[in-house]
Amino acid sequence: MARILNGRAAAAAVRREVSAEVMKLKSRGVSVRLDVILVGEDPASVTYVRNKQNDCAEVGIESQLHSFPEDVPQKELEVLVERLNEDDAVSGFFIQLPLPRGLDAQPLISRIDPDKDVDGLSPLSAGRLAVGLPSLLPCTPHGVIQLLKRNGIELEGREAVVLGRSNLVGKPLAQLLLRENATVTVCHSRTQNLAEVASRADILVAAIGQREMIGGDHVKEGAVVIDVGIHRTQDGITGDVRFGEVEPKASAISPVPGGVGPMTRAMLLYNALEAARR
Ligand SMILES: NC(=O)C1=CN([C@@H]2O[C@H](COP(=O)(O)OP(=O)(O)OC[C@H]3O[C@@H](n4cnc5c(N)ncnc54)[C@H](OP(=O)(O)O)[C@@H]3O)[C@@H](O)[C@H]2O)C=CC1
Ligand SMILES: Nc1nc(=O)c2c([nH]1)NC[C@@H]1CN(c3ccc(C(=O)N[C@@H](CCC(=O)O)C(=O)O)cc3)C=[N+]21
Ligand SMILES: [Mg+2]
Repeated sequence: MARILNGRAAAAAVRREVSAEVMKLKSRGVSVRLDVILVGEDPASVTYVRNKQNDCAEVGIESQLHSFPEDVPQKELEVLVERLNEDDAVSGFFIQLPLPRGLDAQPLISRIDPDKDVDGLSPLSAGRLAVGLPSLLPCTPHGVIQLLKRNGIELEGREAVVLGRSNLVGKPLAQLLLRENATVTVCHSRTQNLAEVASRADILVAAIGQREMIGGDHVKEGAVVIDVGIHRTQDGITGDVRFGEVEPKASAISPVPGGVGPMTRAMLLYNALEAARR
């Protein structure tokens, strides 16, 4: 029987903390504003963006949406990024991903001022993280660390195995776990004997984008299991982990939904606050 790591509760605590700090800034005449760039009408992206804007309103962060048709020229988005970089009223901003086909996210993300990069995805932000300089942290990896810490889970000296090496999740999460003094192994699609490597983990994080691929064979008795995966199915959303099979072996496990997803959203608000302080 595993303890359930409740991301909704931890996210609510983060939002309360952010809200209190936003009020303090406001009383000193500093407002916090998070702008969002949304291109096209992908239903999942539209929903995410609406949720993020509602989150902002709840904690007193202003938010402005910049939305574009899917055939917007790349150049127009480049110009907008430059304008938001320069605009002192904007604390931070992000580009909702993925962008529609024909648009290239990387050159846009690379242009974002690292002090406004609330997604923490620009090469400058990633570089700052890698060398240990202060930076805005990518929301999902930071959310994972906060979910662990707020549940009293010790990281120092423990074996952490990260499944996935994307720039959005796996790679920055490995950096954050290193910073917490965990011993970190990163696996990917070319890893041999995935189940064997994963079974060494005291802390196992699944971020592979493969629906319910991780089962009991991948998990050591007593491990802490974090499921980052999000897969939409006919009966709601599910993760990268076969919850029913893994939960009995784990000492603690994050559910999907209600685990990492709400933490990701909360850490975006935290970053907007951090950006406003910069
Ligand atoms: N809860 C949340 O807030 C968020 C959830 N997500 C979800 O997390 C998951 C991962 O997202 P993201 O990192 O963007 O995904 P990507 O598809 O960008 O990366 C997936 C990673 O997993 C590896 N991988 C894929 N298949 C296997 C396999 N069979 N065995 C081992 N490794 C494998 C890939 O390896 P290789 O590099 O070799 O291709 C890659 O490194 C998705 O389900 C996504 O929806 C994402 C962001 C936020
Ligand atoms: N620039 C950018 N930054 C991102 O951080 C980013 C992005 N683009 N594109 C998409 C992915 C995915 N992502 C999630 C955010 C919240 C939930 C979330 O709130 N999940 C809820 C359920 C939500 C639902 O039911 O749909 C949960 O897991 O409980 C999930 C996934 C952020 N991403
Ligand atoms: Mg994120």
